[in-house]
Amino acid sequence: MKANIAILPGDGIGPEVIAAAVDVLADVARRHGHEFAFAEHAIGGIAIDTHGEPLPAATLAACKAADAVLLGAVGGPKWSDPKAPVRPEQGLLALRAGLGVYANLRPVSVHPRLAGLSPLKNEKLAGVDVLFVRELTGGAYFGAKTRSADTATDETRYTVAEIERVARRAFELARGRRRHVTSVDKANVMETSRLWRETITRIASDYPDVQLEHQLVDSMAMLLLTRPASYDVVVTENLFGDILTDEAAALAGSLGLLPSASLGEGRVGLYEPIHGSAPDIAGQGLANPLGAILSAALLLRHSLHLDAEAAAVEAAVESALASGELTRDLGGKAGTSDLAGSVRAALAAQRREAA
Ligand SMILES: NC(=O)c1ccc[n+]([C@@H]2O[C@H](COP(=O)([O-])OP(=O)(O)OC[C@H]3O[C@@H](n4cnc5c(N)ncnc54)[C@H](O)[C@@H]3O)[C@@H](O)[C@H]2O)c1
Ligand SMILES: CC(C)[C@H](C(=O)O)[C@@H](O)C(=O)O
Ligand SMILES: [Mg+2]
Repeated sequence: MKANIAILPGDGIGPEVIAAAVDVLADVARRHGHEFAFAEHAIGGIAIDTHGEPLPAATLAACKAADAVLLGAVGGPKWSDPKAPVRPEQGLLALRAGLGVYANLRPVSVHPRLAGLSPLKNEKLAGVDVLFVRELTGGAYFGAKTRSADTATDETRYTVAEIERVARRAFELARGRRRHVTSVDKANVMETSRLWRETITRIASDYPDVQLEHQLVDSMAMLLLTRPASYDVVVTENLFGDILTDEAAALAGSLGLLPSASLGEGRVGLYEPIHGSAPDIAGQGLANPLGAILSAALLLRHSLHLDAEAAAVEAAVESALASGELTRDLGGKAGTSDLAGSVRAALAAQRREAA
């Protein structure tokens, strides 16, 4: 098949991990007879420097016209002055809103070789396989903001329609898994959470084959560490989802491992690792590229509907984790290109075995 993939490397380690993921996609295209065209566009801090804004109109237009978007990370100390008139992160939020990708899928599982990296005891990690469905285009991230000399506000706003569509996504996804949804809110305090709970409960009646439970976000933060294996699909609002998924990265062993897919009703999906620009290791070739490579696998599956190719990339990552040299965050000494190289070698070996 032919596909146009918009590539948004962004800042810090973004370009390093995205280069690795593009190499993997190019390998997949070559081996499976596809034509993928990659076109790079500016976003984030680098776009502020070169275009004066974090999401240039040309970048958004190119993303809307593409078949899928692969993004690295945005932000960094250079653009983090609290008084800065414009911030890299605004570019990412505007892209998510502009593409209408309201459902952010963040799968978390634990590779046996990495279980020792987690601060949790090994026995807690057996069978961990959680799919977070984070609402991505509403809530406090997008509500009105005000600021005066001594007061600041961020409005948290949700409509029934916004909650319904992400709830349906979560229930549909649960049908392809263990048919269990945990909805996370703060309904004992927040009005938006009461609307959330009411709406999720109503939508659940259309999915009688899926079991629903509600959990308050504070206790969920604790339960994720005490019984992580008991969760299947976890659906939650934008801000809670941001926080809980970084927490969940500690189960997997490193933030650098986790991918995401952001989907809406529109044609174009956005794929990005959940980690940031990691200024502390940027430019040193030390970043773990697996979150970006696994995001490319999600792109193959959800946007290009190339299930076999997506599974091939995921299997190659498994092999690299099982037997390859690992990056520092995974307890090894390898660099970004060594680990990416092990994934590519494993992909090549699969093809030789199949032949
Ligand atoms: N999607 C995004 O673009 C995104 C996501 C999160 C944070 N950010 C931005 O990134 C900047 C830095 O934020 P932060 O330091 O809080 O979070 P971060 O995710 O960049 O880094 C947190 C820690 O995890 C490590 N880490 C992250 N990714 C890694 C990888 N692939 N390999 C190895 N180690 C990795 C970092 O070295 C750091 O110690 C901020 O400007 C923030 O806004 C962007
Ligand atoms: C950079 C930031 C805006 C972003 C978010 O909070 O959504 C990041 O933390 C993420 O998890 O993708
Ligand atoms: Mg985050």
